Amino acid sequence: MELLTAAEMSAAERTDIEAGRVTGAELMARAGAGTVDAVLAKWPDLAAGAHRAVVLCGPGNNGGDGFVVARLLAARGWTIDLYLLGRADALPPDARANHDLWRERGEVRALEDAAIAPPAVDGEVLWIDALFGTGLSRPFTLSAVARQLGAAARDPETRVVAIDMPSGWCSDSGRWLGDAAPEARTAADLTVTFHRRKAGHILSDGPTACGQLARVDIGLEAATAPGARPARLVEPDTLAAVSKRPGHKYDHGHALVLTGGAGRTGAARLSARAALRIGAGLVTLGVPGAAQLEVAMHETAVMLRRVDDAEALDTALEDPRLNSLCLGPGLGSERAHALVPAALASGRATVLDADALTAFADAPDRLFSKLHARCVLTPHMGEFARLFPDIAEDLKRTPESGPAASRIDAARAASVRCGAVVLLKGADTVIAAPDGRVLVNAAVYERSVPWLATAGAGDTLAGLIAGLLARGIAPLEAAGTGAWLHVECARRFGPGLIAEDLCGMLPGVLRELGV
Ligand SMILES: NC(=O)C1=CN([C@@H]2O[C@H](COP(=O)(O)OP(=O)(O)OC[C@H]3O[C@@H](n4cnc5c(N)ncnc54)[C@H](OP(=O)(O)O)[C@@H]3O)[C@@H](O)[C@H]2O)[C@@H](O)CC1
Ligand SMILES: Nc1ncnc2c1ncn2[C@@H]1O[C@H](COP(=O)(O)OP(=O)(O)O)[C@@H](O)[C@H]1O
Ligand SMILES: [K+]
Repeated sequence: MELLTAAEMSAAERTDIEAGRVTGAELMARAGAGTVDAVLAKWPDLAAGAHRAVVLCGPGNNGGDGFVVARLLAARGWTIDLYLLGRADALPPDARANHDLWRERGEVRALEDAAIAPPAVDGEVLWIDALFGTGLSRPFTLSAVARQLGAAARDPETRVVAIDMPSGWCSDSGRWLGDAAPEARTAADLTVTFHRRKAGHILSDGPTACGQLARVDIGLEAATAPGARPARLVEPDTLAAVSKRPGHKYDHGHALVLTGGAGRTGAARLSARAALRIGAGLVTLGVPGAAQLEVAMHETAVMLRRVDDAEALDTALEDPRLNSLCLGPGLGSERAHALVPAALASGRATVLDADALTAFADAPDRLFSKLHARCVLTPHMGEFARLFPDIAEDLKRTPESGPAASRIDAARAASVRCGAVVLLKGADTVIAAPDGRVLVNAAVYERSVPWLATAGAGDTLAGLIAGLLARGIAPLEAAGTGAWLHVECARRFGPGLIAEDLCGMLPGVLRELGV
């Protein structure tokens, strides 16, 4: 499913409204009703009886959704305290209409930047944050209100629902606009969004701010504007086909993983095993002479070949059956300088990770000029910043206006610049191809696996991708599928995971996929 930006979401809305399929008022009514349904689904105890809510409405359509929710909860007998930021006569038309409907039954108080303490707040209260959604254009300045919502969300006794996005968080990037301290930022227990998830629900700090995410269909047909190319989540039904066709081992490709010197071969061995597990027909470790014994003592199914230098690599690559390469894990800077150019000159599908990236930090263009469309770069943020310092800077700088630069923007810009697939690692792994396609592998919410942040996990990922490339899967799909399987392996093992455990989980994950 697509992961939209605010602009892509409003394009989807515009497309359907202009085609006469729906009106803005209908969308707002469905968004409000869907929010109430999601609240009652999460907290069934609120379904019966009369409860209390404080509804904070903003100056745009997010506020309009808030008026709908207030009306529906009041109709269930709830006591509502409703605050509006800004003037009712400045509300956009649909929000204004729902304001007027609300005014037929309830009060509207002016929202100021002071802690909110109306009489209703003495008892248990549901907070509804309908201040800003996709239209956030500048930092949230009501710091007392932000603090109060953040504290309420962190308090296990108090429930906070954000409509579309906790206010102040950028829905394109998952970043807070401005430089408020963490305790002066809003948060929610439940965030209810409409039509499609927004990128900011998945990226960066978005998931922590949102709490839990519910998505409500509001009857929009258009995924986004015709011709647009939004990011897509990697999901089971979009994985590359990993079942093996009947055939010879050479029909499933042969991956060559280059190791570092003696005492530094562990990382590449993790990669090699992952490539073999994901079904490459053969996997060979390319080892310098001094490390041959070490590698031979550890590996059985993975083969070994002496590769001391670029010349030896060229000779190895005379075998056309070697169709995928993996360089970087434990490789060392010297070997990276020698071997990466030779590997790239061969035109083989190639994964570059770790040292194969860092070795070119002084002159990234020297690397970029050699890359081709079958390369996949797998940097973590530190490695990314060494190769693309200006792009990384956009992510580090405090955003003063919305939408803020996102990790999707960063990976996309990097991929276009270097001409290869770029996989930017993290709980929100973003994978971009030079043609603008972007996949996001989300290890957040129910797929959260913090224990995957362990030494060697990245080496295993590089190997999974190299194995999928050996099997003939295209670079973007190989990277997306590898990243998804990697997280599933970690989920299956659970806490206590170390990198060696990942590959052993793969057979079970594949079985569950029906492979
Ligand atoms: N698209 C759809 O299909 C559907 C959308 N729906 C709902 O609409 C929401 C989007 O509505 P929206 O576009 O009106 O934007 P919204 O988030 O209400 O804010 C804009 C207002 O806030 C203002 N403003 C911004 N930042 C500010 C700040 N820091 N401090 C103060 N003011 C600030 C900004 O001012 P301006 O930048 O224009 O000066 C403008 O007045 C979306 O999240 C969803 O809930 C649903 O009904 C279902 C269908
Ligand atoms: N919090 C997290 N949740 C899920 N996955 C994570 C998290 N932190 C890191 N990862 C994943 O773990 C791997 C770490 O890779 P990397 O930083 O290269 O480590 P190493 O070089 O030690 O193998 C990446 O695939 C990354 O996406
Ligand atoms: K909101």
